[in-house]
Amino acid sequence: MNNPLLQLKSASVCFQSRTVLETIDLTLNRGEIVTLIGPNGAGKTTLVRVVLGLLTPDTGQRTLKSGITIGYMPQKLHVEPSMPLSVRRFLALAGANRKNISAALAKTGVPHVSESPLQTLSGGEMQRVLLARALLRKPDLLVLDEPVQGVDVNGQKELYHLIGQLRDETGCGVLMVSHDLHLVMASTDRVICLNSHVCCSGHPQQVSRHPAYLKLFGGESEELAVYSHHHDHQHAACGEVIPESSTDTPTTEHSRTQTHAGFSA
Ligand SMILES: Nc1ncnc2c1ncn2[C@@H]1O[C@H](COP(=O)(O)OP(=O)(O)OP(=O)(O)O)[C@@H](O)[C@H]1O
Repeated sequence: MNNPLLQLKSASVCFQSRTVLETIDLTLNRGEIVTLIGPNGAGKTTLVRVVLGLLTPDTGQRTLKSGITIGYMPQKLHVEPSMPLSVRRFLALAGANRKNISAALAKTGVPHVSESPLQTLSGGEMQRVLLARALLRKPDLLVLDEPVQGVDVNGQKELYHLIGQLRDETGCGVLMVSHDLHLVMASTDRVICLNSHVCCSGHPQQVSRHPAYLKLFGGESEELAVYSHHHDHQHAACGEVIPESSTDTPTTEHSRTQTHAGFSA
């Protein structure tokens, strides 16, 4: 795709002479969901900080398309328990007016929490409020650092679905960090597998079978990310299921020994 929203070229970051990010090339395009996965300490948050412009790489280049806005959803927000702050006031601090705040909360599915104190929100509600805050900037690029942290499995699916919907509606680009391999596989256009350097990247299905990915995530990836099943039947040309024992009826190419690899969601 031409004219990317953001590009990193050969970006490296060292902390106390330890290389945490090594010659990273990254392109983020409008309308595309890119997910960054990698083990603890792989440099995901550091890369997010470089993307956001909060950290300048020691070598390499970051190029941001001119005039674009980035919306950021942090991993989590620490709220001082004694601070009386409603969701609406919290979002107003980002400079939004009442109407836009209500619209953003409706869009992220939590209009009912607008007057609730921040401290009383559930994990899933908090994530949706943080997403609403990121959306209030009307971002061209949405950066989400572990957006489903602390959310139950059904809530995670809903949040990933919502992120996809927002991308569809606004056409923004999305970069997100996730540890949730199985859920992410079904919710992303491109996966980047990071372990200081980019181990592999591409379409989720390609990445899930890449030796570098399998080496990093091993059995977990097989259990969580990929499901495969063997068919115990054939299909007649009309689509009718034919049990394994019947062999005389003409069938489609969909053979009983075919193995399907897919992604559980
Ligand atoms: N400001 C810093 N000074 C020194 N070392 C740092 C700094 N920030 C991060 N690191 C180190 O860089 C490495 C990568 O950290 P980073 O937070 O980017 O990893 P991560 O992939 O996001 O990890 P996790 O999945 O555990 O959140 C870690 O070893 C971390 O200790």
